[in-house]
Amino acid sequence: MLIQKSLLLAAASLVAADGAAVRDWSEAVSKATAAVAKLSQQDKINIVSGVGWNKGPCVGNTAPVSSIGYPQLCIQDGPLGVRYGSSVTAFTPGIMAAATWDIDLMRQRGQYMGAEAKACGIHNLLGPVAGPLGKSAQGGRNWEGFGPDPYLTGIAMSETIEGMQSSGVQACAKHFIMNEQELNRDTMSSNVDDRTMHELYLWPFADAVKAKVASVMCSYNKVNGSWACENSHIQQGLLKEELAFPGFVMSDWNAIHTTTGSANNGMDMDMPGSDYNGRVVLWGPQLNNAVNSNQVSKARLDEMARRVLAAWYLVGQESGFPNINIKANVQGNHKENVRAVARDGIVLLKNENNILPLKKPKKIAVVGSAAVKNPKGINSCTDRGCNEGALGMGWGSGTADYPYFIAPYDALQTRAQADGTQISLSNTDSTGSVSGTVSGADAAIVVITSDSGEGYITVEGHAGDRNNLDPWHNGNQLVQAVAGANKNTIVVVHSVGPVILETILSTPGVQAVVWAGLPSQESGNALVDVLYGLVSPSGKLPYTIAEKPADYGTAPVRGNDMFTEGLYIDYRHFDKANIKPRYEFGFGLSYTNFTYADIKVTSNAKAGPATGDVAPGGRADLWETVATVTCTITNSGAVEGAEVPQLYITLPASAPAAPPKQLRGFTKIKLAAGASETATFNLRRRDLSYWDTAKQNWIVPSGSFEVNVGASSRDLRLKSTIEAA
Ligand SMILES: OC[C@H]1O[C@@H](O[C@H]2[C@H](O)[C@@H](O)[C@H](O[C@H]3[C@H](O)[C@@H](O)[C@H](O)O[C@@H]3CO)O[C@@H]2CO)[C@H](O)[C@@H](O)[C@@H]1O
Repeated sequence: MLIQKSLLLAAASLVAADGAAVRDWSEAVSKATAAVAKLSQQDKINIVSGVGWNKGPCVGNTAPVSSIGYPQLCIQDGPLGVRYGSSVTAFTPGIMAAATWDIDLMRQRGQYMGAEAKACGIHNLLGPVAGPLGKSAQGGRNWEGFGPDPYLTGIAMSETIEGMQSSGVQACAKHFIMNEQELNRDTMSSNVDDRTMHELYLWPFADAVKAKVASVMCSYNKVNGSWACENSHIQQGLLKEELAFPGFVMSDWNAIHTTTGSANNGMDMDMPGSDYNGRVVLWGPQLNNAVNSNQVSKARLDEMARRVLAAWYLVGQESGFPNINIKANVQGNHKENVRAVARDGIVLLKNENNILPLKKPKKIAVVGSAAVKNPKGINSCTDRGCNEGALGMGWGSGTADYPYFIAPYDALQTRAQADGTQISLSNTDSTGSVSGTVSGADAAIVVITSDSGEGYITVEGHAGDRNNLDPWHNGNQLVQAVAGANKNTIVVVHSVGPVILETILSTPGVQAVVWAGLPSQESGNALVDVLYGLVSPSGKLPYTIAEKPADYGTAPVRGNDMFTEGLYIDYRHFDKANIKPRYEFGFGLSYTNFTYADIKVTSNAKAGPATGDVAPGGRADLWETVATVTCTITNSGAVEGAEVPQLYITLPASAPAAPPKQLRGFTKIKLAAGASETATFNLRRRDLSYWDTAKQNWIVPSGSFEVNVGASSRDLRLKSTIEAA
């Protein structure tokens, strides 16, 4: 992709509003090298070892080194804002940002998160997330990241990191790697083949490194039999050599098992560094002993300290950085980004008889426990570890406390009062009494949910991963009861990921299904914006919604995971196995229509291996544009709207077996009724390459690439080819 507009924005936002500049790695590393030369061995040990859980103001803390002005480093969750903050913005989860397919909103979200973290004195904010990627729809932490397509996740990682770091805060790409489920996450091994590793799971981390991410967090699981945080192949080989990552690798919290195994195999910082969860301290004094006994070399210790300091210099934290104050009010106007993402990520799945947008109804009814705020308090469940009231995010360490919460009913009530609409509410999931609430209403809006999170909390029997893909709280029966009494039923789904909708879709009277995802604190406002047509819905699914769970072909496993599905997850699997999805990857309706025309291709793509020098992100030529595809998008309907044309490629026959199509470009175009605009997709060398396991390189295969541009992965409107000789 790399749309021109995004390039301009990227250049502009490398310097944030407060003037913090992201340095070149070369400058940051040379400053770090000079600083390391002044340090004692104990200083270096202090820089790379956590002081312990709850032994400082943040979830991760190291000791200061005053001789070089190095502070007590504050490392804090997480991927949607400042965990444990008192007055911070609870940004939308990653999966909602992905559903917007809007790189400007993604970048702004990152920039605002970074600004809040910096204002709190946080040096390193633990996000964004590309692991889990989301190979299993039930994976508990999928919602923290950007969905199972590596290209979409890669773009989202890049935009988020550049946004965050432009605000002067170190980002941390996590969890590296193959941490695809919560079940037994800290005992299991993810056993994956080399090509799948490169083309799916490593792909978005390459984007992160290319975007100059300061740090990477290694994960709890094993990879091909060796603990991720002690795995030389993935940390030293893939990350530091192949991707030329200059920053530091920190452990997930107590993810290491031995001192020398982690120190000698690529990990650079141990977190949190105490007897957290009953573990023994493995770095700090133990690392010092290991260096003194030559089990870990002095050069390796120097390298660790240099990498940590280089990340600090990279984002200019050595001067003027605020003191730690996680209790500060740092929200500014950032709720505007939350509302925009929550609104523009809403995916309209079904809209019969133009029931939407609502047109000043005389009477509406609202149903469901999820239509109102959690009656026990919006932050009453630690780390959002319950599903009571409206759902705005999943649960676990990747959460933040809400500063306020506008539930669906709150915003609908405000709108109804303004319109003089009568509104009634049934705020339970009980089917018994709903007919009285909804009968006679012009529209009945029923809100249902599905939740998941991190495995240290179990909610309603779900130990992180979801046990199934059904709506919670008898959502199917609730919809049936509502639609049985009102033939103008609108179903709003708040969910961490795909839900099987077959029962709901086959219920007479269900006129519309609005996929409202995970909207965080601006839930109701965003929903009203779409339901009442203040904007046309413009979100597109960042994953496939199947007809039945077995159609995905993947699910969390009890023992080691052999990743036998290889490259074929989500739509890649549905396409290969010729399975009809209920709603395909990339799908989303609008209140207007778009036509596609006039596809043009220019290309200088050459078949063969990547040959460029290795730089952060991999061989430099992988990132060069080798083909450009354009087409004209026209809003042929009656109202303004935004469309997301998507570009998919099919590799030529000379390539080894590959997914039938793969996303390799998208752009979001806002158009007034009747207006047209050119969509431009710049394809980089990597976008046309496969990973050759024998040559250990990316190869552009020779022959004819099929190029399809369309409104979803199954609604392809324009076709062309790119020739590579
Ligand atoms: O927060 C830093 C990284 O931590 C990992 O998750 C940990 C989480 O932050 C922590 O709150 C949780 O603690 C619980 C503990 O595991 C459990 O035994 C105890 O009963 O309750 C504690 C909570 O009160 O542990 C999590 C690890 O197990 C994340 O994986 C990582 O993404 C975070 O950045």
